[in-house]
Amino acid sequence: MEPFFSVNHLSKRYQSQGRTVQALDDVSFTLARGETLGLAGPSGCGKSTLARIIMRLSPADGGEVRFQGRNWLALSGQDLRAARRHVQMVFQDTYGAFNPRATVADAIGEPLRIHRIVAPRDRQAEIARLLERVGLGADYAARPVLQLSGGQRQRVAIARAIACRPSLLVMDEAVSALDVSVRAQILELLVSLQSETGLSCLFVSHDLAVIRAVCHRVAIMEMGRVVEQGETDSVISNPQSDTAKRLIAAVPTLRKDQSHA
Ligand SMILES: Nc1ncnc2c1ncn2[C@@H]1O[C@H](COP(=O)(O)OP(=O)(O)OP(=O)(O)O)[C@@H](O)[C@H]1O
Repeated sequence: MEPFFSVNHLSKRYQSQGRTVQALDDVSFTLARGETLGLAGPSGCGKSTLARIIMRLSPADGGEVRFQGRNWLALSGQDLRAARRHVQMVFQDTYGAFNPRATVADAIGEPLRIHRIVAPRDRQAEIARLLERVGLGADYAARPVLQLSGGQRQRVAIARAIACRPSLLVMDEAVSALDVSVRAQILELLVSLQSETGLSCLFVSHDLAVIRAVCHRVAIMEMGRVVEQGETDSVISNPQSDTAKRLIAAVPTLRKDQSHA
């Protein structure tokens, strides 16, 4: 059976100042329904390029992305508009992701309106339900988004993403800017949302400790290529590539775990 989501032989080059950068080079992986796949690698390995192509924010040069049996990169017009709500993204920089004047209700209400998720008369109740679900409470609805803390804003970004009832969520360094305890709460929220809704998640991070907390499998990238992929625990306890070894060495808690393995 065809996987729920697959990236097949994806490539992308950038031309900049007379130089060619191969940002993605024959990248392939699959994602099952309800699964979380981590994409880990050092800065510049192509993680954000991959996330942007999947979100249809920039085109690929070659290869294919298949989503629920369809050629995702070939969708256009009305088909793309209708399908977009099924793939949502949460970015690292949620400060820039919101309209500066938006209240929390505006931010979460917008996708509900655009994609007609609920009838207009039910919108406020749905916003309240989503705010409760991400642990903020309905009284946050009237607050300006930009007056919230980083962790609260990231919860609003998640509420806005799940408002569309997506089947795939792309998180691009979405907890990297948060301090450790807030980060742990957001990761917990993600795991519980997944067990409730069967959401699949592509979780981009340079931090293998974060990846280990939420990802069933991990693909390790270096210079535009996937150099290793497998179950997260087995990659961390028995890394094969130099890139994976370096990423583990960068996280003290993982180094400690390894010496006990
Ligand atoms: N618009 C662009 N024009 C030229 N080169 C680019 C462009 N965007 C990215 N690149 C280059 O492509 C490569 C991959 O970049 P990308 O941002 O995808 O990596 P990344 O793994 O997300 O890095 P980081 O973790 O630092 O965000 C890098 O060498 C980068 O310099």
